[in-house]
Amino acid sequence: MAITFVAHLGYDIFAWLELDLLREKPADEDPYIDDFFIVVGYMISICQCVTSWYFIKTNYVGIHIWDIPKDNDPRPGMIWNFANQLPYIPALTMVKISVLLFIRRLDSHSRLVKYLVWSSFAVVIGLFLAVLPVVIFQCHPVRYIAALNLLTDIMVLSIPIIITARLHIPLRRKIAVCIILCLGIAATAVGLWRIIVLVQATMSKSQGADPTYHVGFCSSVIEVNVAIIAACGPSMKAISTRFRPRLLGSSPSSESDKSAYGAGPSSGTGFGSRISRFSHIFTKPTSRKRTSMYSTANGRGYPSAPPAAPVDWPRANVGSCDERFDLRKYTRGTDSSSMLYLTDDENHLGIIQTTDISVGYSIESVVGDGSSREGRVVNAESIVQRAKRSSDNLYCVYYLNHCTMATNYELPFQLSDPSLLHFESFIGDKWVGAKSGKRFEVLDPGSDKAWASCPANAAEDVSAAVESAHTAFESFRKVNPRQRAKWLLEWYNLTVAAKEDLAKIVTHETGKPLAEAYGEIDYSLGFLWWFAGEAERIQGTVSTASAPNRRIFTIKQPIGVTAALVPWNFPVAMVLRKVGAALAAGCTMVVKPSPETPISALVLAELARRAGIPAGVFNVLTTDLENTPPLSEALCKHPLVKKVTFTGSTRVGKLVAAHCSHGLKKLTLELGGNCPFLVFDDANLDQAIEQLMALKWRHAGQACITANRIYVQAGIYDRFAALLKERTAALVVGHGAVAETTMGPLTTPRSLDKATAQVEDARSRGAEVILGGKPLTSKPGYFFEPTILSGMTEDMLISQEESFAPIAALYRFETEEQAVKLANDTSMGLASYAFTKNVDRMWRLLENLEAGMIGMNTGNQSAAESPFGGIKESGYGKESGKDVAINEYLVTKTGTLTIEGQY
Ligand SMILES: O=CCCC(=O)O
Repeated sequence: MAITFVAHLGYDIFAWLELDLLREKPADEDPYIDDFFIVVGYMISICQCVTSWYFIKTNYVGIHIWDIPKDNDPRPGMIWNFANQLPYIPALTMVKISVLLFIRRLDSHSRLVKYLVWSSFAVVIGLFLAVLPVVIFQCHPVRYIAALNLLTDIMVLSIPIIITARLHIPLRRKIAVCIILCLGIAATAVGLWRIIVLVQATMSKSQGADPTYHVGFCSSVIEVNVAIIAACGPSMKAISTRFRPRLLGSSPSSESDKSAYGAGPSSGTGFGSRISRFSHIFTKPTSRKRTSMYSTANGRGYPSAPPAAPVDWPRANVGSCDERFDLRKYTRGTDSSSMLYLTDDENHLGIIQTTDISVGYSIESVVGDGSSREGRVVNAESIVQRAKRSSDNLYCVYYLNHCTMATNYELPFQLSDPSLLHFESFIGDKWVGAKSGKRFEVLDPGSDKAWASCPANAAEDVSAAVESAHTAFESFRKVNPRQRAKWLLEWYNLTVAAKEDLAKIVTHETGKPLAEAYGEIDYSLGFLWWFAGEAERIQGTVSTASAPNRRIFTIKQPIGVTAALVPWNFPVAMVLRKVGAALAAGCTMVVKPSPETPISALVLAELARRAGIPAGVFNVLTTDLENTPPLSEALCKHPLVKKVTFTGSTRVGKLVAAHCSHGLKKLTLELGGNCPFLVFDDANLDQAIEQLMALKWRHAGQACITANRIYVQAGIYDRFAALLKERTAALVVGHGAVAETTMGPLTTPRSLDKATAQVEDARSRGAEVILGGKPLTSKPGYFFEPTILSGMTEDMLISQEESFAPIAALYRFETEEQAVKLANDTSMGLASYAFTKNVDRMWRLLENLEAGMIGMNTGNQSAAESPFGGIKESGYGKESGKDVAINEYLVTKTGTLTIEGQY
């Protein structure tokens, strides 16, 4: 009794808590078949309570446990016992099936969950069929049936536990939900154990059976019922929420009602509307407006677009709002993660904040009245009333603060303009998901936590993007350059205004400290500014031919649709450097951002859209790691793509070049660096150290032009190493969003392994680790200690490959010739740096170092006005700089004209 009592009491208390923790199921939804299963299960449970009552009545009802005679014969109550057992398993089956159906509708990504759902279905149904003869004929093996019942409980309840564990909700909620579910298992186990004991006692007709069996049995049955009812709570609540307004006489209508039956907003009580309201309950979950565990607002999980977009602001996802009657029930909450804008055809009527929950979403509070966007707290009810008064055409505009993540993610930052955020690919002027519906998560490298998800587009999604860019190109190529420049300048202005928000996003995608994120955005803005100027300076030539009656001229034309494969280390700069040149030239572009950093690219798309850049000119096709190779290949090989630009590793650059060779596509490759940094005895040591500090530790060493091999002349080597160590030791490694942080994490966990292997290799070959040398495991992100290796030699891994990590590798050299030879001893040739006050030597170095860019007494040579690009295996083509960059997106056409009468 005691065990039962504790288990059930605990369960019941926590079950009610669960309602608060998980909230209710999405209230915008019509009831689904599992909701009806719950109702049926609930009704059977009531029947069971009645039979329990009669069972008690025929067996010492009202008598205290200690007053029941020891020799009580339980057989007279058997009929009620039988009646009691009969509905027990069906009731549990109903409840379990409803849980499974509900989980199935959540459309979880996890294969494990899917297998568990389907196998649980099978076992639950199997149990139900197996149990009928046992119950009807009261035959053995009750014990096995009970065991099977327990197994089904464990299977069914373990699924929400797995899902909950994977959700990005506060830990305390996870723990509470898991406790509830475990208590559910425990409660059923205890109940079943007691039933087994009773059934065995009654079947053996034992006169000496413990009379408490009767009371225990009855109480356990009642308790199990209570547990069932409590477990049904969320569904019951959702159903009653759904129907209450109708019972009260309201008649919500939905867009689906309208489209299916032509009924207007006020026709919700019509026959058609009623049919449509219920006809979907057996339809496939995917066709319904359900919220996926990992999915999103647009296209899935939220209402479909209404016939006309209501307003231009915030223009994100727009859905019909037949949920307006439900708004009245929402209460205020604190942990917001999503916003919903309420609007009619003309006015913004309200901003309603929603919160993430594990299953579905709920609206928590009204944070502003929409007119101000200031977050003035007003009453939800009054907004709804105003909305209803103002227009029948009421829409909810899902404002993309987090609506993709409304159910799953908590934004780790706050934006002043949350409508910048989008979590779908941008094709034409639409935010779209992948055909497969698959998504991938975006992680914060500083915490290893996912905070968003994006479509995992595949090769099959490429055509739509390219065709959109191609359609746009047909008109964009004829737009005059001044208009293109104006758009670029407007994009520039909007990006300046969004700088603060964009910096936060960049920090949470890449891990780089906020100050560096600001630096990147300033650098990136230079490209929009620069290429706005370049647009109007595209010029051809006219020349006089050797034949006296001829004139030769060249004209420049945009090459066509272009594709950009963009890295994660400078997600804003690399996009704008490429797209700035492309748009200035009159080309359209499909950008494939890196899987680590899609959100900033999508913010740029939003800003481009706001700047008035025509639909299809700038498209962003997001994808995950797995789909990156096939999607990139499809982009490179698509016949409508005329030029590809890629920034990344030399290994992948070669693959891209191979793909492009099929169509002889024009190609710009910005590849690996392995850049040497030379410091001569006569250098200004402070200047060299200062520049190296900025260059080497910038984004934790994750820049293609970072100093990979640092050659220091023997005369100053030790002093240089000591100074570098002193300055580096003062770096504060931490999350990029923390104000004190001067060095953030690596962007991907893969980089940690590579860095560790390189340090180990150098150490084993005789290098000395004078600082750092290992991953920083005390923090949850992908941190690596700022590391200095001294005594490096040519046979070590770092000499041959880029680290892309915070590792400063110091080499000692004696003469200029030796330094140049060592510096050039690599297949790559992106950038080189030299520090000397000897002008002759500097000039010699400029000529002799094999690299596309030479930093002379500087470690910072990247700028919009400066041609960027490497030689050797660091790639070809230039980005930024006068003429050269825009030329990458132009074709030159030669015209030859014969004239008469002029020779
Ligand atoms: O990592 C590559 C780009 C770095 C830069 O543009 O300065």
